[in-house]
Amino acid sequence: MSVMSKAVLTRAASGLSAGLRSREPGRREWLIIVPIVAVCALLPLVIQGRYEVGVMTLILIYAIAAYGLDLVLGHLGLVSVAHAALLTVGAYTLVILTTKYGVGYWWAALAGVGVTTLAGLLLAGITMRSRGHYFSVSSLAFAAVTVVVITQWTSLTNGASGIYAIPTPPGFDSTISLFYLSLIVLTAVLVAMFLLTRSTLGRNLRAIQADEVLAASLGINVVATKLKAFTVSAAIVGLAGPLFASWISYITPSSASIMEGFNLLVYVIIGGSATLAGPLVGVALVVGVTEAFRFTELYQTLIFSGIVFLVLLFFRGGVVGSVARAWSRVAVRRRGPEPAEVPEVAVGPGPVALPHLSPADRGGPAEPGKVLFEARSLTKKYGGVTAVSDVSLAAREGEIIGVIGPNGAGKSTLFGLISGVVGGWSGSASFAGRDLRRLAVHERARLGIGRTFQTNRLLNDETVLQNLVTAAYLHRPARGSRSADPDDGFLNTILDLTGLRAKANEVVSGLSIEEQKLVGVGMALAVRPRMLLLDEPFAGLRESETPRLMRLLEWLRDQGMVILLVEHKMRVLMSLCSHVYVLDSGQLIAEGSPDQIVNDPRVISAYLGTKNA
Ligand SMILES: Nc1ncnc2c1ncn2[C@@H]1O[C@H](COP(=O)(O)OP(=O)(O)OP(=O)(O)O)[C@@H](O)[C@H]1O
Repeated sequence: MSVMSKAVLTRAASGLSAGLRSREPGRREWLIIVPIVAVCALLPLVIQGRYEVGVMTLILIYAIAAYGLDLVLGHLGLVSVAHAALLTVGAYTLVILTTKYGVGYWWAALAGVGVTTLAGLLLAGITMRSRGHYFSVSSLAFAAVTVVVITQWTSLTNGASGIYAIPTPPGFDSTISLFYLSLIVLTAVLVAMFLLTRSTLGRNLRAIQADEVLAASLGINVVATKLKAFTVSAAIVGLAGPLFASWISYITPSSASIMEGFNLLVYVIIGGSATLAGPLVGVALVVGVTEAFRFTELYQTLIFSGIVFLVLLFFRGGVVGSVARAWSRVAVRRRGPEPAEVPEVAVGPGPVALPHLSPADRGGPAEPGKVLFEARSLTKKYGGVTAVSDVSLAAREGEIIGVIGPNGAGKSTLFGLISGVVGGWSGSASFAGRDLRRLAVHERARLGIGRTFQTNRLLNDETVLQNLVTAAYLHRPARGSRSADPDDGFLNTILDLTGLRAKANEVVSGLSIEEQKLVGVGMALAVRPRMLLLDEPFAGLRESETPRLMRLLEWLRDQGMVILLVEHKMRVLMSLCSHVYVLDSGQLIAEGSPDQIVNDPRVISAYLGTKNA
């Protein structure tokens, strides 16, 4: 094979593999939509016949709903069986408005989308604070209630008898024209899904799905983002509702059943959730094959179950997800890992290229010596254990402050209280003049409190660069800008500061623990904090990496940043910190300069005596 054809092949392979993924697809990967739509558009020319075109139309309509579902399933990890009920709400709205009130079709369809969106908003409002199976059970209840309401509200819905003679969209009354109308809507949905996965909302959803605590500490409003996603998801399903009503021409409450909701879930999982082609492929596969065996109900059910078992056994990640992974492996083997997308910048030996990180960007210029953070009598109890007991501390701009103590002393809990991750405490705490008690985790991050975690909390399935882009969420360009990305200079600065440039396009889960630590520090910096809480950042770092991080922290301090540092490496901590607090069993047993601390008999007895300081 010639070099040229090899290059073309590998490029095609990588493009296809990436195009099948909707997780942070590349800029040009919308191109995958072209063959999908082209194949769909040509199908009625190959597979003719009213019944067959009807089935293909149903596949397109279900696919629209499946993409709506995938927004919450694939991008938030929420298993909803309420989406068939939402689809039915949209369908009934159209049907009732057109057949009972004589409203024009398009207005009624618009109302169908609106009512479905409102129903989704209602469901989301009730359930968004619940997770995992609690959410699933709530969605189940929503589906059940929808069936009951439609069945019992006979004056409006005709109850269990359903409604006949549903109108078709004006100008689209033939089977084939309804097919192409559905395809137009599906194309719009595909484009919207592509744009969404590349948007700030898409990145935030992935962060929330990976780790809600991490997402909040990056400044992402978790509840509001989920609410937004669920509402968009319902709106997409709402687009399918009126089409479904016109296609079926006779609608009953059973369309909203839990079983129908379960079927939608199956389509997405079989096709491959969180992939651009997955929901359509899933619907086509399951509906297409089961329709082919429509003549016998027994075999139809068996075939449906067979497809589910086969895919779950042999195609983990769904059909499209598995194909994408295989293509990816081929592409990487042929061409090696992708080069970093960010352009190189010249970073000199000093802080010449570093002003992007200056805390002066947050709340005005730093004033060294000014108290930025102050806490009094912080107390946190876990049942009978007092993790933090009556602790008071203050931090001034341009200081690195150490917090030390033996295991279980309460250091991480203290960080949790300050960053907002740990609630239910007493005492007072203020940051930049704001009372922290009233602020949620994401609000504290937005105010300028950044943090790392003792055990790495990262977006493990994403690259270093994608982690940083997500973390820089707060600093995305202003509304109206063409890009959702923070400026390259900012990301470059962080990559260079942390020494991660060469790893920029590597997936985080494949990095060493120390590299992951540095990603954590980079993400905390991407929040552009005025105060940085670092929980054992030097733990696991090689000797050669330690001076780099030390220099970085010193530079940040010189820019006026406050750094609270929990660290067991005493030499590092003592050389960096101007003031040290010592905790033991939740209590503050000493504070002072490093010299005072290393000579304090209480500290030696409680902690340093056991340390090779
Ligand atoms: N979620 C929790 N539920 C119950 N007890 C907890 C919880 N988190 C911490 N604790 C308890 O609070 C005390 C302080 O724990 P914390 O993790 O804050 O200590 P630490 O100083 O950070 O320890 P280490 O250096 O080992 O990380 C310990 O007794 C711990 O068992």
